[in-house]
Amino acid sequence: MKAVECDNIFKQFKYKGEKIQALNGLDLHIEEGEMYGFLGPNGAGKSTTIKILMDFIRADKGSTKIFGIDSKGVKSRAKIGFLPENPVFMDNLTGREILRFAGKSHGIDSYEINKKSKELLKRVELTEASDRAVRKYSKGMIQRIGFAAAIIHAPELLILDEPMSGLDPLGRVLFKDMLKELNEKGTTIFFSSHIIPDIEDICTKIGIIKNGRMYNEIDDTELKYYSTESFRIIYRDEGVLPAEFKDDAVKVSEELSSVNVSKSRLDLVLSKMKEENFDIVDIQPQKKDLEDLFVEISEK
Ligand SMILES: Nc1ncnc2c1ncn2[C@@H]1O[C@H](COP(=O)(O)OP(=O)(O)OP(=O)(O)O)[C@@H](O)[C@H]1O
Repeated sequence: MKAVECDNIFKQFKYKGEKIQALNGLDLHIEEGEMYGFLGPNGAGKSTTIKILMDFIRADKGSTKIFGIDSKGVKSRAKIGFLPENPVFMDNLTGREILRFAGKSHGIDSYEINKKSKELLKRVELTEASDRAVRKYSKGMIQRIGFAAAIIHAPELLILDEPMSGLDPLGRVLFKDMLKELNEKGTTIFFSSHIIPDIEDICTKIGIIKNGRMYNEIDDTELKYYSTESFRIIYRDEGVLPAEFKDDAVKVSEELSSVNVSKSRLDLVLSKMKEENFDIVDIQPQKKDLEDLFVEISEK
């Protein structure tokens, strides 16, 4: 089943008499169990898409479904956990009270809330600050308590808008680990981010949005290939390489050597090496940074 389906979404805003086409026929499909990263330049339409899925705003045209249910209906949100880009809480509440409130609003009983809160506060490293009013929390601490509140009811789909933007490097590692754990237990995760290494590290699929349309979708195997400029062929060094690439060979160990070849020459080089009975030990993609790919896409 699809966890998220957006078909041909259009959304226009009007601002000071000007029309802004935020979404322009967006299609987005996320399979159950996926960890989907939503990547796009500033103003591409990521937050608008998320707001439509959460029914904070309505699309002008198109259909949006969550687990097959129209996202305009309240029922569609029963299985969702949501963390907005800038979570806002009543600032006199403590971290623990925020979790209690979130748990109650999902119909969890007090015993379970207490148990879950204790676990989550520990996990997001807020145990010591749990009885402090959140107005005294830093941006990263707000993000952490917001994250805990978003998952207290064990949602089947977790939607996060720029979840790691206010976090320090250790906080990002913690979030990524928690996202991975949740995903391994079956939670579908959909998050937007600007931080490319974070997306690259953990996502099973990446959707790149530009000018309100899906520009490209890359799954993890494609991602490897798509961003690969060259390959490193490692072979047992027993013969003499064909003349055209023998100068590029580098000794790796006593027995092994390697040669780097561009993507376009890979097939040719491999067939020549096979012809000459080379023992090929490994072929490693030499990845081009996703950052470069993103810049390339943004500039097109
Ligand atoms: N309430 C609004 N009124 C007017 N224009 C808006 C409104 N919300 C969004 N927009 C415009 O719609 C476009 C898409 O905005 P959106 O916030 O969805 O982009 P984004 O991809 O989330 O960007 P960022 O990465 O910078 O957060 C932008 O041009 C933005 O200025």
